[in-house]
Amino acid sequence: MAEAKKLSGAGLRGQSAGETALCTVGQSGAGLTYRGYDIKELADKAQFEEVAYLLLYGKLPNQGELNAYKARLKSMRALPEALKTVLEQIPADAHPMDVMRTGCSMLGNLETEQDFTEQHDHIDRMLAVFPGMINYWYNFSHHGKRIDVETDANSIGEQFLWTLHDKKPEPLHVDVMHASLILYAEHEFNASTFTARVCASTLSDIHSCVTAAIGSLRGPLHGGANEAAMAMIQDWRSPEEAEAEIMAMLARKDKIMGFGHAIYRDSDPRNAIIKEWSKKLSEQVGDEYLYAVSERVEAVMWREKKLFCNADFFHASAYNFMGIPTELFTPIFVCSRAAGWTAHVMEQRANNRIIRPSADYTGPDSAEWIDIADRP
Ligand SMILES: CCC(=O)SCCNC(=O)CCNC(=O)[C@H](O)C(C)(C)COP(=O)(O)OP(=O)(O)OC[C@H]1O[C@@H](n2cnc3c(N)ncnc32)[C@H](O)[C@@H]1OP(=O)(O)O
Ligand SMILES: O=C([O-])CC(=O)C(=O)O
Repeated sequence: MAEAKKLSGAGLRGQSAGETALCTVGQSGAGLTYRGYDIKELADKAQFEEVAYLLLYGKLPNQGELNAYKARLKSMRALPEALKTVLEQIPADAHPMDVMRTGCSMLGNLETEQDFTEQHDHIDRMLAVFPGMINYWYNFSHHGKRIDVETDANSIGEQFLWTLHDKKPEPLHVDVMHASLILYAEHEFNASTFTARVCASTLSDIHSCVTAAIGSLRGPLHGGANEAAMAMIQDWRSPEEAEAEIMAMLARKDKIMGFGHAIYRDSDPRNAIIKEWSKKLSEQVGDEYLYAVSERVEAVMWREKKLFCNADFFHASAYNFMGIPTELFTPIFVCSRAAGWTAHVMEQRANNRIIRPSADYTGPDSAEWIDIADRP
């Protein structure tokens, strides 16, 4: 029989690995704050660009600063020709997160950060470019179409939908994107952010930090869970079918994607917000089962396991209702979390010591050398 998995202390759980002024997770019960502002208020009242500015520049912008910031981001959307050439080489069956990783890395080859004084310019450029970059590849590889990424979209959320569908999106969908991008923007020392900080701590460049973070976010235990949740629920046509399937998965001890959290114990404060948007979209599209299926999965998981939906679960149905292909869900997370990652990189750089923990050695005490000819 396999040895029981050692959980205590594993995964650095519960250990502080540094300081941050950017975010608190689960500190006041189930709460989440960005620089002291409650996530509920931010998701209700802010635009994503206001939140990005808050994270990256340290304060909420006034109207003039927000207008200028949005105009600056809008002016930075063009894709370099060499980046388009690379994107056009990537096959249609590539995973879009791999495209994000390659695209970010290629941008770093073309527009290399020479000095940390340039960090804000490179960060703004990545935020401006990422939505058009992934959708340029998607439209080229799937529809043979070279889209114009320099759209009239007034925000990063609108730019994502506009470049995906190659047309101006409807206002409700833009509102959902604002809320979604705000919910995903920052989350303290999660795996991908910690990856970015480890990379930054070696004094590496900003594109390397973000490329590394994209690789870390891709996994289904982290950002990839929104796609995995959609893949799980997409074929279930009624709450009853969903309940039977989930019960069978639990009996097999399968992991249920979009549930549980490393820090929150009873709920993820982002869930109620995206769930509300998912409900609105469900009504708008006349959905007959996906929202009901999602709600039943939520109820069964709580009843059976006291496991709650994390931010990813209702993102699956919300994005689906907006006609976003499942494999593009996690790249949207990148378009948002790039703000949090890079704010952490700047914070790390401002007070840096190389991150290098120790390990508890579990190997043999000493091993005797055997010449290669004598080895069994
Ligand atoms: C929004 C962005 C995010 O990254 S949120 C996380 C997205 N990931 C997922 O939704 C993947 C599914 N969830 C999980 O794998 C875990 O809950 C994650 C999020 C990785 C947290 O892991 P960890 O800190 O080890 O969880 P834990 O100590 O609370 O749980 C330990 C044991 O509880 C159970 N458990 C937990 N989650 C689930 C689940 N979703 N489905 C089924 N069982 C679950 C497991 O028994 C787990 O033990 P083990 O993982 O089998 O060793
Ligand atoms: O904090 C975590 O471990 C994962 C998470 O919810 C996030 O990165 O948004």
